[in-house]
Amino acid sequence: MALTFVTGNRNKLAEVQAILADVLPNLRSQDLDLPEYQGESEDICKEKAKIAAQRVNGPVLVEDTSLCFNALNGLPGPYIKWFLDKLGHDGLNKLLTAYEDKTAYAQCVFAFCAGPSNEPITFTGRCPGRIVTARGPNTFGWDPIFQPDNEQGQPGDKTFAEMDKIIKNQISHRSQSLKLVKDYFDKHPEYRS
Ligand SMILES: O=c1[nH]cnc2c1ncn2[C@@H]1O[C@H](COP(=O)(O)OP(=O)(O)O)[C@@H](O)[C@H]1O
Ligand SMILES: [Mg+2]
Repeated sequence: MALTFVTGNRNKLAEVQAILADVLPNLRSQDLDLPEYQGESEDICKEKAKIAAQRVNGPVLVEDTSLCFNALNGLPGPYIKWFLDKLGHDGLNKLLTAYEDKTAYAQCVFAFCAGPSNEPITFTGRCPGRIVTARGPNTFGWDPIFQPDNEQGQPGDKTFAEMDKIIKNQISHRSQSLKLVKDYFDKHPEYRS
């Protein structure tokens, strides 16, 4: 049975479709308003997947993204959506003014649930970097204030927002977790149709 990616976020959908195009060319999507539990991202995502599988009555993929500041022991983490909403890019930078350490990581968790009576499995990817004053187009979430590290683990020179989408999709938290998702569906072609 065909797999449904449940999301209401068009930017996420575009990246997921681009990255998974060769493995799941017919991935469909559905926008369901799912409750978000509190806690660790993996658990939040598993709960979302269970509920989504019940509502869709079939196999689903859901995703949850966190932005974790090391100086704040990982916060805002899964609550970044509301922090971004209320504080904006500038307010998020100000959260770190009391700390020298501006490093952060973006984390993306995908959860796959095969059906209403199955246990979800998760795939987690991370991208290390730092929080900077906003640069680049303001088209997707916190992209303008996150500057990923380069391959040598040194500060990069572009924020996600300044990067070509193709480059972002090669290194991002989402692409790291989707590599694991890809490996899984390579071995489970039954969800391809
Ligand atoms: O790759 C990204 N770059 C920048 N912002 C992102 C990225 N992925 C998710 N976000 C933002 O981070 C927050 C993550 O929250 P969540 O994963 O619950 O999103 P959703 O409910 O919009 O699907 C949202 O504000 C989302 O727009
Ligand atoms: Mg969330």
